[in-house]
Amino acid sequence: MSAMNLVVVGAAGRMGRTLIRTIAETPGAHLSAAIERAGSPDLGKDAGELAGIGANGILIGDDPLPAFAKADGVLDFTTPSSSVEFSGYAAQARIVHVIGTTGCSAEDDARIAAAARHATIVKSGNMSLGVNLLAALVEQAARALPAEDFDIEILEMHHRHKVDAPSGTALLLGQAAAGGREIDLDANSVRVRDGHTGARETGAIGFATLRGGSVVGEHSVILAGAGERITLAHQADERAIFARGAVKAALWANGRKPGLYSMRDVLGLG
Ligand SMILES: NC(=O)C1=CN([C@@H]2O[C@H](COP(=O)(O)OP(=O)(O)OC[C@H]3O[C@@H](n4cnc5c(N)ncnc54)[C@H](OP(=O)(O)O)[C@@H]3O)[C@@H](O)[C@H]2O)C=CC1
Ligand SMILES: O=C(O)C1=N[C@H](C(=O)O)C[C@H](O)C1
Repeated sequence: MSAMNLVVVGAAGRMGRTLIRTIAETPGAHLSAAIERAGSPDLGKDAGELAGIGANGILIGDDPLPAFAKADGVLDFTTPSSSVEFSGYAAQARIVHVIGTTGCSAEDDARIAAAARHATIVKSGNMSLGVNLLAALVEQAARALPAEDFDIEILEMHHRHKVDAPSGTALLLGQAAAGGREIDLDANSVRVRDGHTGARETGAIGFATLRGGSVVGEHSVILAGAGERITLAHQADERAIFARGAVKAALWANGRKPGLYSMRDVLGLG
């Protein structure tokens, strides 16, 4: 069987470069194009050189449509508005679209879901095996521990360049906790605390965000009871864990029927 032809959009970004390295070391995956924004200073550069693996002959371009038309799938860690646009192109081309982009609004997600009528989309706030296993454990713990006795707080820290908060992973873990408790996350989450907040509401799921330095990604879910506390945590040491998950998702989705899938589907975690 021939290798899956993959386009990396946002190819010069932190994740884009990591994806180019990961594709090069994954059997069955082939980089067919690398795309950046019009006007990017990286246009025309060799994608392999940019990613630090030596020239591969794929030059960074700015026209996604012809690249998508010749590809089997797209790996996309860019921005919410760009991912919405790319999902429309992936639908036109009837190909796989793996979306790692975080910070999407409900409207963005609705447009991506509409594109999934014709594209095979895998979208997740975190593509790593470890975080998706953690989410399954959080769901189990939240189901087992009564909301009256155990308060759930989610703490995350990322590098100084991150633009969205709470992180996609924190929200994914919040969804897992809310799922375990059979409650709606939006109606029960506390995203910010400042000033005289009053006492904590029973059943709320709290979020706290730290930003600084080069931290790749750290998440803790704390279940705090009277006299005891459980902490379920994940630490990302390198971006390759996300890139490996994204390439795995693309290979899994190749040949599957159009629809919107999650990393828990890809990893068989239910
Ligand atoms: N789900 C997961 O496992 C993970 C998700 N992420 C998420 O991925 C996203 C990207 O993160 P990161 O790589 O650190 O960010 P970067 O800013 O380093 O990279 C994003 C790249 O995408 C480019 N880009 C944006 N829009 C377009 C477009 N329309 N066409 C082509 N290129 C475009 C940007 O160009 P320019 O700078 O010119 O705008 C930039 O080079 C974030 O939302 C982050 O939260 C990150 C890691 C893991
Ligand atoms: O922006 C990042 O870097 C990351 N973003 C994702 C998120 O928002 O959770 C995943 C990972 O933690 C790194």
